[in-house]
Amino acid sequence: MTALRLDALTVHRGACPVVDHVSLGIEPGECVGLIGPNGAGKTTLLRAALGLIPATGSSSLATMSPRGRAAAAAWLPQAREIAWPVAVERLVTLGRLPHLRPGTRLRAEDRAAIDGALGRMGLTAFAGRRATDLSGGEQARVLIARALAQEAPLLLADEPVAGLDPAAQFATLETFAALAAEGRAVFVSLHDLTLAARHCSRVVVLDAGRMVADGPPSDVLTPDLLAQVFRLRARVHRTENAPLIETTGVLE
Ligand SMILES: Nc1ncnc2c1ncn2[C@@H]1O[C@H](COP(=O)(O)OP(=O)(O)OP(=O)(O)O)[C@@H](O)[C@H]1O
Repeated sequence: MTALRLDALTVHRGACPVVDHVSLGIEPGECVGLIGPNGAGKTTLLRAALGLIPATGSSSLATMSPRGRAAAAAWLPQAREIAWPVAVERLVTLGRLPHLRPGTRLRAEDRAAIDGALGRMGLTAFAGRRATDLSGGEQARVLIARALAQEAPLLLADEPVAGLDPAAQFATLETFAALAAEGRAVFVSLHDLTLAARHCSRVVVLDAGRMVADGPPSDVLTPDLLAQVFRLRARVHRTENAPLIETTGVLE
């Protein structure tokens, strides 16, 4: 079953559309990168896809009840400050809420999901620490772990690797690609084009609210597109893993 279907999804801010008739489908097994310059509409698209802001057109998630949507999709927003001084493990446990009835205890499968998420994000040793005592990057990893613990068929993540060190960025995207390989679907906005090329099976490019490209990174990330959309002068090197982008300048 398709994990996400958008048809002519459009969001207006004032007179202008900031997301303009975006149509796409994301299938289980896909890790789809959402890329585009600042202000292109990536966050707005993800929020409209979830039904968090008014939009025209349609999104398969937006019409669901909050409980149904929580079972269908995990959402990792851009803001990642943790306000509650609770233990890391307790915060990650909140990801299991869509699976639990009020007042019930954690089951073995909940425990396994929490431990798995902590392990995947390299947080096992942090489980008992107060989340607010962690560094910004560590807190970001805790929130990713909470989303992973939800074990939803679809993960929507808005710039999840911002503020992470290079190894944590790579490991996080590796985890997302592994989730896709396990049969889940991932839709992740990213600014790092090389990470997107390396870990995403497909990239969707937004420019001024419009979807201007959608396909495998090696097809989409061409010098022409990088110039037109990102104003980058760049060479694209073909490597055995993924296209490698060498930026040589910024266009006027
Ligand atoms: N509440 C709002 N009111 C008016 N304009 C808004 C509002 N929210 C977003 N916008 C505008 O919509 C456009 C798209 O914003 P959005 O945050 O979706 O872009 P983005 O691609 O996620 O950008 P970035 O890479 O900088 O995070 C921007 O021009 C932004 O100024």
